[in-house]
Amino acid sequence: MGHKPVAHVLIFPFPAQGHINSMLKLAELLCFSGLHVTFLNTKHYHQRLLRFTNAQTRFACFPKFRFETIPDGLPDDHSRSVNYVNDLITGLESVKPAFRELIIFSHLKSDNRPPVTCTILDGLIAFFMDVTKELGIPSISFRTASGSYLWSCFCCHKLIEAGEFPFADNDMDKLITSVPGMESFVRRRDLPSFYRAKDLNDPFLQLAVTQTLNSTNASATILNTFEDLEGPIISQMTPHFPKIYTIGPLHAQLNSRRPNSSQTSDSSNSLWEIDRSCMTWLDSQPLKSVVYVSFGSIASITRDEMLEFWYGLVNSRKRFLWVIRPDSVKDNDEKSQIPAVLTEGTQERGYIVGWCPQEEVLVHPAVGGFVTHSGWNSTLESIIAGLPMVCWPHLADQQINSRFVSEIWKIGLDMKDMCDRSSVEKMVNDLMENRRDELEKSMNKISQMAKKSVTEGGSSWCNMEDLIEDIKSMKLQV
Ligand SMILES: O=c1ccn([C@@H]2O[C@H](COP(=O)(O)OP(=O)(O)O[C@H]3O[C@H](CO)[C@@H](O)[C@H](O)[C@H]3O)[C@@H](O)[C@H]2O)c(=O)[nH]1
Ligand SMILES: C[C@H]1CC[C@@H]2C(C(=O)O)=CO[C@@H](O)[C@@H]21
Repeated sequence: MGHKPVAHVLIFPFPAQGHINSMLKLAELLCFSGLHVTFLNTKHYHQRLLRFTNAQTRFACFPKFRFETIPDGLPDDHSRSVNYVNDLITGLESVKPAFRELIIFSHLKSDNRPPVTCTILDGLIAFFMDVTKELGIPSISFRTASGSYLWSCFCCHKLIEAGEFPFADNDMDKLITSVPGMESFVRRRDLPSFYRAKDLNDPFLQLAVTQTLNSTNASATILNTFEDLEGPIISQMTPHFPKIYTIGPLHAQLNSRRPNSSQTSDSSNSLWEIDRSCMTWLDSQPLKSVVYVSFGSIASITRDEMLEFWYGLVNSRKRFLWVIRPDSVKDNDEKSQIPAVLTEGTQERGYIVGWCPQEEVLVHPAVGGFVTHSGWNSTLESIIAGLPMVCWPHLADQQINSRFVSEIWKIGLDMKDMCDRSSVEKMVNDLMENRRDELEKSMNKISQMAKKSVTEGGSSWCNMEDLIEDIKSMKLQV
């Protein structure tokens, strides 16, 4: 009888905030169970993580944890914006040899780490499985977006066969019938954004669909979701995917398992400098009076869209906290004047920051609603905070997430494909006043289920235990 190898997991996210965030939370959860964990970040994003967070000191208490870095194959002056997704992927593909070396030699470094026995790869870069397969190391795929998104990517060939994609005309309200489980409520406009492409070679479509199919060859799939939320869709996926572990919401599972759960305020994985002054501003606002507005880390808006949102917020006469990332406004000419009515309205009732401690903001008693781009982390954070949403989706999974939020879970309103000041004003007023009670009622139910899933005995809690046991028993396939 041979010795069981000591389990050592290497985790590798796609280099972007929404991905690094949830995968680093998973890393911390695995550290609690005593596994050896290596977290691999691209150099560019690792520098930003170290610059803007306390991640290094936070993980220092886990002697079996290591950060490692790898180049991203891009020149230093590249913007690394996902608008250049082909560059990002070509760059990453070019570092496969470095990835291979890192895995082979990780245990030969001076710190006596055991060899890597399992990798958890972001499902969007499942192509790194060429390397892990060659080395006989089992790979688990972790797609950081919603299950519904993953399923709608998987069904791309069904849509093509049924003649539903590419869209034959401009009727964006036509129902889509070839994604099982979504027949009665998903319209063309609710499919992931790249289904709007006229060309099957669209780079986003190619990447999302190819990597989804590719990731079904992994040993298992991890999803940051929970059974009570996406159970019906996960059941559709089960026959086509390897074992699926639903272990989310990860940020809540982490808080629930942290030995000292009061120390949550210092656990950001932000890649921008956090402006905490907004917390002081929130402290002086009345209960549930503030609408929090943020479009995540990738979305960029035009100056016109920004102005329409701004007018809508000011005209709603609600208080607002708005995150405008420094790099998020396209064609912004600093010299052009902002109308006085907006600056005055903001001075009176609003506060604008470049980046905030979102998890803390969402649970602040002064916050009563969230205007969001429907990124998956934001959606889950809003659910845990029990905050109804207005969804203004931008790209990828956000279009389908917002449909589930509004039509299935009924915890928010969907304003996709609209961006005029009167719609913003109406949506904000519906969120904060007119439809508040009905939205809060369904949100409270889902929020309770989410919290239950990550407490001892809950579905995501138990799936996490399963995942850890399965990782411990994984064998190298050599
Ligand atoms: O001022 C801010 C704004 C955001 N956040 C955090 O940043 C994360 C944002 O993640 P998410 O809501 O998922 O949005 P993106 O950053 O846009 O995430 C990308 O990755 C997600 C996971 O794959 C996808 O669901 C999104 O569509 C995709 O855009 C969240 O944890 C927020 O708490 C902050 O800490 N401060
Ligand atoms: C680069 C963006 C396009 C799709 C990606 C994604 C995915 O998992 O497919 C999720 O959100 C975005 O960060 C990615």
